[in-house]
Amino acid sequence: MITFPNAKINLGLNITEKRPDGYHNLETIFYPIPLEDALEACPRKEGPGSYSLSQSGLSIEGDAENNLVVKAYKLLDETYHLPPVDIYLHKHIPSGAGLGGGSADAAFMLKLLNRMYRLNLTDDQLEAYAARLGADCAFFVRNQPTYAEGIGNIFSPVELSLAGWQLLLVKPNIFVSTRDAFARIRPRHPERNLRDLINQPVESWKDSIINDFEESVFPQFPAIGDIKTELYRLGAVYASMSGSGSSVYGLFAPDAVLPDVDFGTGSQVFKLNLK
Ligand SMILES: C[C@](O)(CO)[C@H](O)COP(=O)(O)OP(=O)(O)OC[C@H]1O[C@@H](n2ccc(N)nc2=O)[C@H](O)[C@@H]1O
Ligand SMILES: Nc1ncnc2c1ncn2[C@@H]1O[C@H](COP(=O)(O)OP(=O)(O)OP(=O)(O)O)[C@@H](O)[C@H]1O
Repeated sequence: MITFPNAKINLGLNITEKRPDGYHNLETIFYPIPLEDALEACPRKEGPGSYSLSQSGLSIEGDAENNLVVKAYKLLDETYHLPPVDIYLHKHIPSGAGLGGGSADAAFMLKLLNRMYRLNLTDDQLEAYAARLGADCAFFVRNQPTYAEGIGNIFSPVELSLAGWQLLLVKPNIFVSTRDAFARIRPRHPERNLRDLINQPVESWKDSIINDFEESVFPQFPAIGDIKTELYRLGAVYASMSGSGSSVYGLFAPDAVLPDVDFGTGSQVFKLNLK
């Protein structure tokens, strides 16, 4: 069985407080984007162990047992004693980009195993499993535009469609550690709620919706801030870093002609049509 885990962007991100457990409460809107990995699981034919993982495409740091798709398999295997599987992961979503690629793989693996072995888990149950694998994994279970609070795991749906809008997404050759990015933030509550701001026209977002990580990440990596400036110069209606970086996106109007751009060696540029 094959599935195509997609990335997300954050539309606005307010880090509101540090919690006693070291994590941070935040407010953000997750929006799914059509940038995808490919993930396949097949009944295991031969060989030792209960799983194998074959990877292609972009390389991922760490051993197979630390891959989130394997962690997802092991998590369900604890309760459901699943048959052995061969897993194939083709990585296309850049890591360390704030695009949630690892989280998407984890959630899609749970959904795939649920279908493949007819576990009959509900979306609520899948979300509870996903939340154990990473702060924003659970979003990818329903994979709909979502307002998230808590550590990024308490959800309410938002009435928001960017269908037809175009996304120019840039991943510079810079790795931002999510943990370090959080450690550099001074949390604060925003004056206006993101849920209200997002209902205003996209044209107003430039002056009202911010990603708090930009304040700490741009001074550390000025090249990331320069990309945002350039996207506005090229005509983006709204531009922002996604998550804790390092990717930056520009939203362009449906009728805009996206320019061909190059942000230097090792950087990647994606042109996507939002749904
Ligand atoms: C910044 C976002 O991309 C926004 O969408 C996400 O909140 C990050 O989620 P994620 O990559 O799934 O994060 P995790 O892998 O669970 O956590 C990485 C590290 O970030 C810090 N962390 C993460 C989420 C959170 N709400 N508060 C935190 O302080 C913790 O130090 C944690 O050890
Ligand atoms: N299947 C996977 N795909 C990508 N990374 C994985 C995977 N499994 C484990 N990881 C580990 O997770 C780390 C973060 O990967 P991810 O793709 O979620 O990036 P991110 O940009 O930090 O996303 P986020 O928006 O959640 O901050 C990687 O550096 C890698 O070591």
